[in-house]
Amino acid sequence: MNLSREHANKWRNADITFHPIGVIHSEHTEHDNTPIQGIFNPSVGYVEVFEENADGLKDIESFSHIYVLYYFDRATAKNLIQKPFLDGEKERGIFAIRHFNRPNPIGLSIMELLGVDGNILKVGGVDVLDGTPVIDIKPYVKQFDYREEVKSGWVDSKHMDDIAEWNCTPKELRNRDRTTK
Ligand SMILES: C[S@@+](CC[C@H](N)C(=O)[O-])C[C@H]1O[C@@H](n2cnc3c(N)ncnc32)[C@H](O)[C@@H]1O
Repeated sequence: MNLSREHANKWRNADITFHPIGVIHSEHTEHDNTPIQGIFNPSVGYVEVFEENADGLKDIESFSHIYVLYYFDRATAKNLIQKPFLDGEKERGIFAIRHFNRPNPIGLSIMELLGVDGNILKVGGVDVLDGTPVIDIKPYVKQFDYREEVKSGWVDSKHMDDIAEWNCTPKELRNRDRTTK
């Protein structure tokens, strides 16, 4: 494929600056005790949208789920190869896993929207440390976002379909190979 170099040359090594639109309040203060994905250990928290951005929440209450994008402000490295949680000792490419130590430390969580009170969103399924800055919020739209036939790479070989029923703490779920239960 003969791709033009123009766009790549323009953006390689460029700086992109975002300003947080809000902050997440959660019960999680330590990595080890924070869910590795919100679906495994449901916990409730709050997304405080700064008042100057609150107009952007108009109509959000009619959605049951939202995407919350945030900055992993307590990431400790920018790795291209990393061991994912749930896969024991096996190293994977960072773009094939969800670990927080990534070149651009951006997190993405689907959260259940439990309520809206002015500029405060009550949310479920929080896998985020308390005080994490929020970059963006988007509605989860079944008609846009749901796919019936999917492959989930290395995750497909893990026993995770019923993981939410195992009642494991986040700590117990971390760094374990799930090839067998
Ligand atoms: C595996 S990541 C998954 C996050 C998100 N669902 C995703 O896929 O991008 C979840 C872990 O990120 C870590 N984490 C949460 N908030 C963080 C923050 N503000 N800075 C650094 N790490 C954070 C916690 O250790 C948590 O268990």
